[in-house]
Amino acid sequence: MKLVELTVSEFIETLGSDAPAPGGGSAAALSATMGISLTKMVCELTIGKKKYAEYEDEIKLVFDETKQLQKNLLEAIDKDTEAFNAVSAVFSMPKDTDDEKAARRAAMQSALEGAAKSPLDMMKLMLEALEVTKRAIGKSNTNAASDLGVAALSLKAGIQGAWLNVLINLSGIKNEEFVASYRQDGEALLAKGCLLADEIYEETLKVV
Ligand SMILES: Nc1nc(=O)c2c([nH]1)NC[C@@H]1CN(c3ccc(C(=O)N[C@@H](CCC(=O)O)C(=O)O)cc3)C=[N+]21
Repeated sequence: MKLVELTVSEFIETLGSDAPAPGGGSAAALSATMGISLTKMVCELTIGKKKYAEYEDEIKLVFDETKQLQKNLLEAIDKDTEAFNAVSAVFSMPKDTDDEKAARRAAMQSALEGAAKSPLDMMKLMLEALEVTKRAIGKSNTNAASDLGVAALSLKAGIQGAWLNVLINLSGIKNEEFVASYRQDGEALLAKGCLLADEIYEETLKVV
């Protein structure tokens, strides 16, 4: 059963249980999915309204992007649990002989790389989602201005949370080039994302 098919109560129950997954990576993706959904909602509440006719074209473009990002971020919830499950699975591999130890080490490196890729991929989507959310500011239904602020905060929690998951996996990866490249990409995504989220939050405070 996919995580995204659970009811909210069931998901929360599983998340809070001692089951190894879902973990923080899936929770970060869920937070971001809520964020982009709020941006999409604000677009829905704007399109077709006379008061915002001058922004209609731009908000329709933003709306189309929120639809795709919502889909991709929703998928990231299950993808991350699959990526982390692959790491957990390596723990049960045998380690009695030298061959077994070598196979286990190689499998662990490959699983950790997958578990680092999942949250880095999410961060790219989260930054796009923040960029898209920013475009809706000042051009969308003012009754829902606070929702764009909540969108930014949920996306910020997502991008910061995803980064922590990249980092914890990088700490076990021996391929130095892989680690350096992920660190560089992740730090850039994080810096841009946090700046945008803070700007959106500050803009929101001025209009609520
Ligand atoms: N892409 C990604 N997504 C994550 O969600 C993610 C991640 N990477 N990297 C690491 C962190 C940490 N995290 C844990 C979840 C459960 C246990 C857990 O249940 N541990 C049990 C034993 C688990 C076992 O033996 O299989 C224990 O410590 O007793 C541990 C760690 C998820 N994370």
